[in-house]
Amino acid sequence: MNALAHRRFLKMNGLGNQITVLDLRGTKHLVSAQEARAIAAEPRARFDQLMVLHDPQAAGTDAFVRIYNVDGTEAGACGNGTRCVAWAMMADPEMGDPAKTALTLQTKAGLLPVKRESETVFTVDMGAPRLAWDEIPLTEPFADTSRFELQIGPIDAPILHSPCAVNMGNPHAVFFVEDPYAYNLEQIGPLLENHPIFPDRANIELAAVTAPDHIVLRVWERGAGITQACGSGACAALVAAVRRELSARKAVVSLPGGDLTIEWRESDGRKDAGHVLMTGAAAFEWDGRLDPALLASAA
Ligand SMILES: N[C@H](CCC[C@H](N)C(=O)O)C(=O)O
Repeated sequence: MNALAHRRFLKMNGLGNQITVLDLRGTKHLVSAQEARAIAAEPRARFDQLMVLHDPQAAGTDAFVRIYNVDGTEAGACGNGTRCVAWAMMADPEMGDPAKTALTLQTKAGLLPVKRESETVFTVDMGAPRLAWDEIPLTEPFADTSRFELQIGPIDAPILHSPCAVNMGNPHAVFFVEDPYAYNLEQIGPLLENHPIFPDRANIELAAVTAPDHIVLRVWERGAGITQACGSGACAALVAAVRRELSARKAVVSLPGGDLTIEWRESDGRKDAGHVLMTGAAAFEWDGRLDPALLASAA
């Protein structure tokens, strides 16, 4: 019997970004890509991202979290999923500790301090963005990743070009456009996600800065496709807009599923070194237990 059989899962969302939370603390089980895809095959457990809790590794942290996209690939960051995990660890009747109003999670990309703002709203310190070409990563040593050579479409009339690259624990390419909804993202998203310039593939953002404190955003997510919201993508878009001097350091980012407030703090006067704070909601939908029959198909 698969170790995950009959385990309880929480189905949640972060602004419509479909999140499933699985608590494997106290076990040594590591979810495989096949198991992640099998869990996504359960209609009630279907997710854009699966957030799996493991026992804490670093001192002072509350849990280590592994993040899986619906295609089974792992990611180092998921902003919306992090807020959902924080809700679960504070408010879920079976796994929550209502006395907690703050906690620190860890992913393979680093530490994520989370503060509870209200019953359903959380602020995550997503850490400092990584901006060097080999931190994104890119396969070419661009000195300035705020605008690098990448275009799609006819050479003399590209559909999109000159994005800004940002790593928020995961790779992002942000294209600034007039209207993010004027593009066939289903068609161009996968071409850009899998472009050879991105050795680890990339999340693709279409961003319009409509005011110094307002960005409209659509995202094609690496390993998940178009989602209703992308927290790390919203952080990447704000960082990119500041680097391009298009926005203030704090703005509302409006995604199809709702708004996030993103702030890129300065640090000791060094503009690029500060952490990025993301504030937004997390919503519980239902819980369930994993079906052994579906898991039996996974390795
Ligand atoms: N697809 C992303 C992970 C999830 C990001 C997004 N759902 C978020 O809220 O940050 C990646 O492979 O890097």
